Amino acid sequence: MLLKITQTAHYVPSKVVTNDDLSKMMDTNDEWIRTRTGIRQRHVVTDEDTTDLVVNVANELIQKGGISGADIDFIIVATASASEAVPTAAAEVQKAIGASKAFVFDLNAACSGFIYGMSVLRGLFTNPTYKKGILIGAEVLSKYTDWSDRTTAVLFGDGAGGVLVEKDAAAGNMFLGEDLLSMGDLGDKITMAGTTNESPFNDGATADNPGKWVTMDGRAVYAFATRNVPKSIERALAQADLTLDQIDLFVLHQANYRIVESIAKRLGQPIEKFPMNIANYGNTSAASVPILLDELNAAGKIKRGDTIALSGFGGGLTLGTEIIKF
Ligand SMILES: O=C(O)C1CCN(c2ccc(-c3cc(CO)ccc3Cl)cn2)CC1
Repeated sequence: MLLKITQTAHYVPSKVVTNDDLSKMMDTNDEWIRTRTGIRQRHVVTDEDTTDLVVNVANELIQKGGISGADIDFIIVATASASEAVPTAAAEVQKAIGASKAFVFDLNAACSGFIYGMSVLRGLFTNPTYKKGILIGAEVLSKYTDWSDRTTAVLFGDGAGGVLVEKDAAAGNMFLGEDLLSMGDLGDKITMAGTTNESPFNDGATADNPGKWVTMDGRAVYAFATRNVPKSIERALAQADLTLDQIDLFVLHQANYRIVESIAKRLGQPIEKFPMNIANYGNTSAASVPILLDELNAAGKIKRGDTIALSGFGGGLTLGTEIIKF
């Protein structure tokens, strides 16, 4: 379909928390965090929440695009940490940017949310009515982090990134191949934001939902990612009838630098094709791919016509790859 990512943008809260800052809060240190994860610092909200991050990205996208909110046909926000369930983050953005004709919704596929959102966006554009859509990945994981648990508190960060996608008769096919996969039987390997079922009718029984704080079986998630991400990329390439060498850049979820190195090795591709920014942001879940995409775009490291593989993987457990023509 004749679509184009016409703008990219990202926003992170101003407060930076370094590994040394964390070493004063819990039994950890910079050397351990850096060597095991690649993370040096992360951005954490102070007086902002998810809606604020998303609105900043949306405003930048329409400003860069030279359009107004009233021009937008739909807004999708991929997040597992919205400010509230209702109204959705997407509805809050619609209000903030005056997207009066848009339909809007949030989508939760955890760390794969932006990738799943790209697939949904492509489907929406089959309707000839829709010409301009916004997709934003955003997380405030700091509010679901147990800041006394050194096994998880050092891993995550807050942030948002997004794209403005528009129909363009002069563009070529943007979506070349896709592979989406979920393994719900492994869902308990990453949990977050559990709720209780308190009501006058539950005779005190409480649902056995997970707790509020992020939990992760790192070994299991690590194994899931190393085993399945390369295969997902290869399935998406087969659908696109492309080879690995025809991919200019692999823009992968920034969960752990060793994971990205392992995926590059399994694919037999040079690490130079796997840009990473986890050092600066930590793992921002659904925001990590669009933040990296915007940084690469802003730095001129992605050119019009480049073939890019986007992959997200994590909570659910979920996994997804989109092969796009930028
Ligand atoms: O080396 C160590 O001891 C630890 C071992 C455990 N680690 C992990 C494990 C898993 C993840 C991870 C998380 C998500 C969720 O976005 C998705 C994908 C992955 Cl691979 C990140 N770090 C950190 C260093």
